Amino acid sequence: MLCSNAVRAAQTLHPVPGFGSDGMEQVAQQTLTRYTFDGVPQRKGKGVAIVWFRNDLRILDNEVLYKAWISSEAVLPVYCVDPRLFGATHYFGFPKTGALRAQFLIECLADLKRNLMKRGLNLLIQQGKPEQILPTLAKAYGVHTVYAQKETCSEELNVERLVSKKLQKVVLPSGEGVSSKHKPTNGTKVELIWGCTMYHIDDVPFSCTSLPDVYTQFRKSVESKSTIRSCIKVPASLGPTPDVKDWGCIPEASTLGIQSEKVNKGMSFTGGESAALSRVHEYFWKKDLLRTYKVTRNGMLGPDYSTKFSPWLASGSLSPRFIYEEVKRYEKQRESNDSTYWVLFELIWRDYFRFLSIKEGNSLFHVGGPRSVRTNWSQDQALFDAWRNGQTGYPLIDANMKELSATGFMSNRGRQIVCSFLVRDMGIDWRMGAEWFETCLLDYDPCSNYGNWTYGAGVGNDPREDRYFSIPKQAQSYDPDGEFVAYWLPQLKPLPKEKRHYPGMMYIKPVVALKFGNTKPTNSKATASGARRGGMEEKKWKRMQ
Ligand SMILES: Cc1cc2nc3c(=O)[nH]c(=O)nc-3n(C[C@H](O)[C@H](O)[C@H](O)COP(=O)(O)OP(=O)(O)OC[C@H]3O[C@@H](n4cnc5c(N)ncnc54)[C@H](O)[C@@H]3O)c2cc1C
Repeated sequence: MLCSNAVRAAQTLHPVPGFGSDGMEQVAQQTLTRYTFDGVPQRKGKGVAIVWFRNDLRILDNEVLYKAWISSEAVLPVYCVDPRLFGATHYFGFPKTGALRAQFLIECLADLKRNLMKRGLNLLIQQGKPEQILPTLAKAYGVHTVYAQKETCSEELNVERLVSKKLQKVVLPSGEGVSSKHKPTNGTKVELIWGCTMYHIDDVPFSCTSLPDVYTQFRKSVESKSTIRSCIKVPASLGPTPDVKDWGCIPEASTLGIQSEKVNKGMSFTGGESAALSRVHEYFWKKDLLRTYKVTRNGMLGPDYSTKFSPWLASGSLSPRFIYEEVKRYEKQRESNDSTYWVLFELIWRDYFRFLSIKEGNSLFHVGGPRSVRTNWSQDQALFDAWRNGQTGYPLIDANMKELSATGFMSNRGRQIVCSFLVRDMGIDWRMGAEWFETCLLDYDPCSNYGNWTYGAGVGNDPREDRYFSIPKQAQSYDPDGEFVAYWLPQLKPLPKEKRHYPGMMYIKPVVALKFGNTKPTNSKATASGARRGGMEEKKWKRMQ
């Protein structure tokens, strides 16, 4: 275990190439200061409140933290290292959290602890199930309410239910922690607060059960009828905190049953709010990349073609409303264009999948998806292993899968391509791919992951069932010089650029033949010419085989 000294723990974080780790701390503190109350708001509450941190590992725009603070005399921040997060995935038994995401989480906790300490609090870290830890703490510290962020998927909802049930039974010894006037009569309450989306659930113009099946309809409605709430500011000092003897330790990968891994190629992310705020500053202000996001966002190589905010959004180290406010500040101070808007457009996708998870419930995880589609999927282990290990014989697939294993990240373009290849060219059960992503992705989020996979597999509530991504066409459009594949498959580097996607005998023999169907142009001219170009590439590919 690492010593609970958060400062020392934070120093063990590895640097983040391309993410401007120089001055990261300074940028983060300046931003947090901007989002601090000018005066000191009046606290209205009594007694002790627990902040149960889940996927909201931040201070800026954390309504859970604010509500707990304002409605108590003392706040006890708690994180439970739940062993279920380090178990196995539901159907196929892969590790539920891979080594790189575990490391990212450890860094998030170290950073959160340090930032809380700067505001007069600390973070109590215990290993175990929240439904066991929280009632014990509630009893020991006379806690009247546990505040936490509301989740939407079944595993998380189940934990919420268990916690609520156990907390109801907490009997506080009289005189402990809370004055008798405020002593709860029916155990400790749980207050669950919405906090993960850009549009607040109470502000969207539908109930989640009547959410439109089509994204565009959802987007147009929220854009015209809803507004985005301002970020919640927090006071400079959040203390006091109860007198805790043992604040616990930041876990090490080995104590989570995970073999620690280091990223030594490609992008390396640092977990935590400080790194997140630093990345926003770098992407928007320092490198001025927001100006061109829409043009670059389909890239695959390097840190700057897209924002790379997703790992921090998924862990809750970054608030989508903060990104919104930064986009608006940028538009006011520098430029407003298609690119500045497009970041928000993508964040609305993220919101959509979150709301969809409420509407669709567990069908999102079932083989037939929300539309209950019957398909004869294969679960051929050898083919699946070739896919996940990056040994399919198709450089574009293999390079993307190697990037995923080595870094915990893959571009959006790459994700769509490997998803299409697995389900449409290999015919493999999409849930195997989704669960492998669940293991590996730093930004794993059940709603976005299973939402996108059900779309890709044609079992989501998507009007376009035919999402086939032709590899030759994708290679030509998004990696025309083969730089991405040569980066991840260095044996292809000596080849002339035009041969890197068609290496023939010098590379692995393809494990399956590509299905070139379904690439017919639809109605637009652009798509038609793209498909023709793709068709030519496909012929070239066949000749070279
Ligand atoms: C098969 C598949 C699985 C995916 N699994 C996940 C996942 O587990 N977690 C996750 O956050 N994203 C997932 N995505 C969506 C998307 O690929 C990533 O959000 C994006 O690549 C992250 O990189 P970025 O932050 O640079 O994105 P940017 O292009 O910079 O976009 C900005 C933000 O918008 C949001 N966003 C963009 N595209 C999507 C999308 N299609 N769906 C939902 N949100 C989006 C993300 O929060 C992202 O950080 C998946 C996509 C596919 C095709």
